[in-house]
Amino acid sequence: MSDVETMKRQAAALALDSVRGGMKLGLGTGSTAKHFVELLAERVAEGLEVVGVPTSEQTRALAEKLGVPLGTLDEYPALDITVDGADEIGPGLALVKGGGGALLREKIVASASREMIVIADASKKVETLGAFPLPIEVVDFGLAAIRRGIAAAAKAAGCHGVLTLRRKADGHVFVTDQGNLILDAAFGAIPDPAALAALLSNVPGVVEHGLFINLASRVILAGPAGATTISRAEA
Ligand SMILES: O=C(CO)[C@H](O)[C@H](O)COP(=O)(O)O
Repeated sequence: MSDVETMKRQAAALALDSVRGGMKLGLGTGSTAKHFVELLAERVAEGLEVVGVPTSEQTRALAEKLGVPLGTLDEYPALDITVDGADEIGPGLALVKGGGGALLREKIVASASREMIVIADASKKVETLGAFPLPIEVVDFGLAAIRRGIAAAAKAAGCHGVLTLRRKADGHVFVTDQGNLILDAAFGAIPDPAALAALLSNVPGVVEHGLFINLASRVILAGPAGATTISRAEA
């Protein structure tokens, strides 16, 4: 395993320490969340009783394969903990998420959870959000008008940048688990993430965006010297 994968697994292992029998867990998406699902599955095999609610079809398939009992948010609308990765972690534990295209379900599941624990390698911690292009999930109608709406909202929040329609490696347009499209917004820097989040949410055609404000309660960051936990109160 590479150094960075070892760090991600270490963060995932620490998050597992917060899991207790009987909990209902949101299961995140991405390479770091995958480590958590794998470690959780080991504990389930040893007798830990939990129910997981996956944030993507990809995570559902992994958890099913590994024998983690699954449920839906309709069955369990109030979850104990969601454990998920992030693309960037900024001041106040504001996040950019959606690099894996699962931001909509990830935000719904995190919002339904008493606690969201973010697990990441230390490279994800930044002073200012925005170097990672912000994923914005949009409907498949009126894309040119939606782009204009996003650009106007971004400008009002002091952000400028190219919006790129996400495509898969084979060139086909990327379609989310909810059947929507993703525009990746290369803003470079987001001076006021909360303001941008509010403005983007008001653009007709925007289903969701990857700014997670006041959702993460703790971040477990693993670096070469070990892992540290940062709570929102101290971030
Ligand atoms: O938001 C996400 C998926 O939509 C992921 O959590 C994010 O992209 C981080 O992924 P990784 O752990 O592979 O770096």
